[in-house]
Amino acid sequence: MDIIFLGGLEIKTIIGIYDWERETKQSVVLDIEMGFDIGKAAETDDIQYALDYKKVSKRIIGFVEESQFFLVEKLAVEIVKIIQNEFQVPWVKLTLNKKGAISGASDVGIMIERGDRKQ
Ligand SMILES: Nc1nc2c(c(=O)[nH]1)N=C([C@H](O)[C@@H](O)CO)CN2
Repeated sequence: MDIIFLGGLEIKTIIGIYDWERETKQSVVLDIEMGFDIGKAAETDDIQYALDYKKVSKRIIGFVEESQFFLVEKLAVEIVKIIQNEFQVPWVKLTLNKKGAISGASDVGIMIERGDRKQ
C-alpha cells in the first residue's frame, strides 16, 4: 500500500477536561498517514484519481477548529472516521500531539491506526 502523508498540521481547538480548557483554544499537531493506491494517479497524471491531500487537509482543519471534545481519544477517532469514510482511505495512522499539555514534556498525545494496510 502506498502512503500519502500530512505532517505537522497545527490546528487550534477547544480540547480538554478542565474548566479553563473549555474556554481557551489550544493547539493540536496532527501527523497523518493514509494508505492509498497511487497507481492510477501516477499512470494518468490526473488529480481526479489521486487522494487530494489539499481537500483532506481543508476538511480536517474545518472539523477540528469547530470541534469541542474533552479527550484526545475522541478527537483522534473522529478525524480518522472522516478520512476513511469521506475519502475512501482503507488505512489511516494518526498521531495527535497536544503539545504543552504536560509541563516538563515536549510532546503528549495519542497514536491510532485503523483499517487494513494490506490491500
Ligand atoms: N488519556 C488522556 N488523558 C488525559 C487527557 C486526555 O485527553 N486523554 N486530557 C487531560 C487534560 O485535558 C490535559 O490535557 C490537561 O493538561 C488529562 N489527561
